Amino acid sequence: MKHLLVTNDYPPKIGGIQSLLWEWWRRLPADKFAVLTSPYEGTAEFDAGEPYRIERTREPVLLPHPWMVKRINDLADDVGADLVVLDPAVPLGLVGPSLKLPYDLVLHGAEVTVPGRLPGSKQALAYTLRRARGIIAAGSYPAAEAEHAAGRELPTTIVPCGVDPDRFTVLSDSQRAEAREHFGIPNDAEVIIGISRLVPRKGFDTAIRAVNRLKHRRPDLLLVIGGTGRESERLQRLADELDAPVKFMGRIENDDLPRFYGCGDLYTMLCRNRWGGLEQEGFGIVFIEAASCGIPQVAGDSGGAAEAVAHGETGLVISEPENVQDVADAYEQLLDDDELRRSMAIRSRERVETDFAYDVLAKRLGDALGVYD
Ligand SMILES: Nc1nc2c(ncn2[C@@H]2O[C@H](COP(=O)(O)OP(=O)(O)O[C@H]3O[C@H](CO)[C@@H](O)[C@H](O)[C@@H]3O)[C@@H](O)[C@H]2O)c(=O)[nH]1
Repeated sequence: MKHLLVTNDYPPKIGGIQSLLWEWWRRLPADKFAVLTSPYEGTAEFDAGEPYRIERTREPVLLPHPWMVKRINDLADDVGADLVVLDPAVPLGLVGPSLKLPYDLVLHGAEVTVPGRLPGSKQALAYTLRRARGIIAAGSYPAAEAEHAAGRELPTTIVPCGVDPDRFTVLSDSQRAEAREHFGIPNDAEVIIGISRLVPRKGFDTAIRAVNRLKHRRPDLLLVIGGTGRESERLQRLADELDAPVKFMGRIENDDLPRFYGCGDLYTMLCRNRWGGLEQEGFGIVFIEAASCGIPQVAGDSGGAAEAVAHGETGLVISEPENVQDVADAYEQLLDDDELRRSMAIRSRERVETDFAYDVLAKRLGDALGVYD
């Protein structure tokens, strides 16, 4: 079977959903699908480097207009597709019931949680979900949210976020020392790495307050935060006001990402629910990237994060992620116990290889979309 993927979120645009879709789709046979997506800076160069067909719309965002239905129908005809795959379910996916071909929906989290809990949009989402041929859910959390919104069971395949274990590898002691030197991190520091888009949900304010609470007892402790976002300035101000042991790195180059994780003794992101649960963490690809590098993770319990981090096995999941003392205790528990960190590092890596390697996940996606039929 051949399909057309229609999405607003595709590289070279940066972000969790963009990189997830690319990591999944680039592993499928190139002659079994085409992509329709929005334009972005640098697309010509990116598209030329991909072995499958990519079409870009002229308008910056794909929305569920009648002419979008026509555009999708025409392109699906042109590529000889049997199926259309829509991402996200709302608003773009609402075109699904009007298409000529059957359609699947890709679900990540927020796009089903929010409309699924608001009257009005809930009905439109439920209708779109019920009419879909299949659902590809990036974790059990969006799968459960979708069934809640649809009011019944759905034909769902769960394909969680993953990682390339050959790219995100465990560093040797000497490689770690080199990496720390490269990023200007003292080699004898106790390092907690945090990297993500810097938005309120990711909870880096709590991480800053927690290391601040520990700084007198642990003079070598350093929280190193990578990434950018609308919280950047507020977080820097908070760290300055507290005089907390925090180093901000800004955006990390893609090629540098694995060795940035590898600088850490721990990885942390204290993701939390906002707006009464309307905003939650979809999954937390960053926890799996850290796990692949053999770095134990300290997460906040929000959305799918407890699926990404196996509590007590690969790290710790904090049930009240805004509780600074709980977070500080978790950091200390792991930093004080070399043996526990070592066993978590080994378990993290094993779990990545069996459950979260993109090659394993792409095969599951391909089976669900019938590309090998
Ligand atoms: N190179 C680079 N990559 C970065 C940087 N900051 C973040 N990233 C990368 O961006 C990706 C996702 O980052 P997050 O900030 O954690 O996630 P998100 O954009 O909110 O993604 C959403 O969708 C994901 C996929 O379904 C979910 O896993 C995630 O929970 C969330 O819902 C990860 O691969 C992370 O390494 C940076 O400075 N540099």
